[in-house]
Amino acid sequence: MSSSQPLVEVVNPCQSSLLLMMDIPTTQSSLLIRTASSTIFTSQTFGQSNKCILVMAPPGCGEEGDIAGSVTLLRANKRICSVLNGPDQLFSELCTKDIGLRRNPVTRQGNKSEVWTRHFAQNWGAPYKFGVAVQSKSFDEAPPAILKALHRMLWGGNAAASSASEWIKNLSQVDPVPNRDVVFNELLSLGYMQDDRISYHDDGEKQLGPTVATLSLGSPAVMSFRPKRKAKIQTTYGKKGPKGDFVEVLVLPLYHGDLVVMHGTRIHRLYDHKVDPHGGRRFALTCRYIDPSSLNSKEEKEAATMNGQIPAEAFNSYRYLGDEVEADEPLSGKCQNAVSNALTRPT
Ligand SMILES: O=C(O)CCC(=O)C(=O)O
Ligand SMILES: [Fe+2]
Repeated sequence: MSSSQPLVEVVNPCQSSLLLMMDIPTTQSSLLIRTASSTIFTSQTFGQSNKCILVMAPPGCGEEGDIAGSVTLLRANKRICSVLNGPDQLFSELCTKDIGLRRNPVTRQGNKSEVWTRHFAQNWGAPYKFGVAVQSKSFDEAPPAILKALHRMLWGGNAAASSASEWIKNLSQVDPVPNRDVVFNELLSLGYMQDDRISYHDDGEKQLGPTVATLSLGSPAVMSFRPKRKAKIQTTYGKKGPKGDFVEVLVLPLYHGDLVVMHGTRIHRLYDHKVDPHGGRRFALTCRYIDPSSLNSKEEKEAATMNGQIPAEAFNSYRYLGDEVEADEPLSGKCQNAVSNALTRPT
């Protein structure tokens, strides 16, 4: 494991009211991340992936070092994408298999004309019934692509949570999310067609664990975070947009194979996020932990426990040890071509 010097160690949260443009070089291409001056970050290289840890520290929410949580971007490169069971293969599998993705009625309307979700969904593992009700199947019934992605996110969730905790220790006396093993029992698969998106929302239901990991597959996208109105964040940058909402404080480009890990429930109490894909097809696979004991009925508790169990054979076949490990056999030419045709990725 190697790590480079952080490009920026700490940016004083109250220093400036402007959004800063930070250019973080990666192995693949330059990654432009826009952050408010209240977001502090470090960038490291771990094995084959470039890891960038962004820590949300809302100014005015307490003492210096008052930290909402972290957002870690594990940036993939072509080598990571092309290995056996890697993002190229997962994308190809999801494009060619019917995994039951469909649009669902919107229950919490951000926009009155939005009656059906602007993305297709299918849930796996513990049923996910928050925000939009999504049809769900157990992990036992999940196709290999879903189980492979789940194992990739188990690795990513643990790698991100432990390195974020390590880094936060240097910044603050109080770690908002003490480090412990990250486990997931739910995976939401979303499919986006051209012009689809997911509007501002949080993943902060009280039944959820503190770590949420998303694997991006396919077209590039932009993920944005903005403070919630009700969070009453005293911001020096707290400009309101035309509709009276706060403007974004963190804007991340996401590419095929990237993993984003949000760590800390306070992130969701203080900020909303949205994702706007750019281009053709995209899948986002998001893992969470739903605490069965926090659910209301006996049936719900049982369903979460039973359906959320990861099949033992999947551990043997698909366990992912991370990008530190030398890349496995690359994909066959045919599979590789199908993926390249569908993707727009930086060179
Ligand atoms: O599309 C994405 O990358 C994120 C999806 C998301 O925010 C969610 O499923 O809650
Ligand atoms: Fe989300």
